[in-house]
Amino acid sequence: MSNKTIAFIGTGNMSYAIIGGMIKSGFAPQSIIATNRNEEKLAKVAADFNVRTTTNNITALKEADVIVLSVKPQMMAQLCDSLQTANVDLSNKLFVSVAAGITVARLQDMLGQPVKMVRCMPNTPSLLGLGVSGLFAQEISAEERDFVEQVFSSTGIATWVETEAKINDIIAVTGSSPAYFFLFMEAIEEKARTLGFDAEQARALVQQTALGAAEMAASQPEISISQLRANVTSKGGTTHAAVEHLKSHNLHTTVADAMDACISRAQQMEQEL
Ligand SMILES: NC(=O)C1=CN([C@@H]2O[C@H](COP(=O)(O)OP(=O)(O)OC[C@H]3O[C@@H](n4cnc5c(N)ncnc54)[C@H](OP(=O)(O)O)[C@@H]3O)[C@@H](O)[C@H]2O)C=CC1
Ligand SMILES: O=C(O)[C@@H]1CCC=N1
Repeated sequence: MSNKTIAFIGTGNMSYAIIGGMIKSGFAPQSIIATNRNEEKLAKVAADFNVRTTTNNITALKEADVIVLSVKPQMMAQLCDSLQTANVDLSNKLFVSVAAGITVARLQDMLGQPVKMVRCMPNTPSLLGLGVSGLFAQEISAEERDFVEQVFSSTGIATWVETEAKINDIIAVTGSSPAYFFLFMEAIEEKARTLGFDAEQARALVQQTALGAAEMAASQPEISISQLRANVTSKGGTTHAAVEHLKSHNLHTTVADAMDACISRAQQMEQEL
């Protein structure tokens, strides 16, 4: 494991998940600094993962070799401004931004100098070591690339993309998509409730089925996902009735359109922020 120190500036949902995945896979807690403006959020991160915490972003900035910018996109300019005015030499630091919709050029503009920058698009299952992270960088050393890859592959799968524009595609495919699956689970859970299952039963039934379906796919990569679906679908049977209903309501097109909406929003944010 590298002896670099990594700081997460703005440790909310996403950075909490990344730190959790890192700790689970064996990163030393003392090599990780988490910041937040909210003491209570930091107390939870410290209690859960035993990492170092501070409400002072500049202390973390000074100490860390790698700085993960993890505030909401709309708060990034204000954060970068405060880092820039701290008068710390940023030239030897490696920055990683997990924010959607802010380009490397814009981040450098916000920081007021051409720092070394990696764009990363992770997702929240990183907490369990089941995350996916898309990575993009230019002009960083092989050692820096290796370190970033080590961090994000410790939380699941990490994959480099060739162009920065591909990060927006990664948002649609993996960054935002846990929410699509949760939405589908919510819909099944809600219907189970209307069928008379109590809240606990409805939750248990839907989550076990989702877990089982994902595990079926993961444990049998030689079987296509559509074949796994076909294996549940008896000709003229119950599943067929349900699946045909979903297809006749354009499920595939709806999902594809939703993913396009996700990409368009990222592109729009690049113009706005
Ligand atoms: N959530 C997700 O699934 C994913 C998120 N991302 C990206 O990750 C980033 C963070 O998202 P998420 O974790 O969901 O957001 P959160 O709001 O949960 O986390 C950001 C945290 O940073 C705190 N904060 C804001 N400004 C500062 C500051 N100047 N100094 C210290 N702390 C600060 C916020 O405080 P407060 O609570 O007071 O606002 C908040 O607790 C976003 O840019 C998003 O695009 C990327 C992939 C997936
Ligand atoms: O919704 C968002 O904008 C962030 C980026 C990907 C997941 N959450």
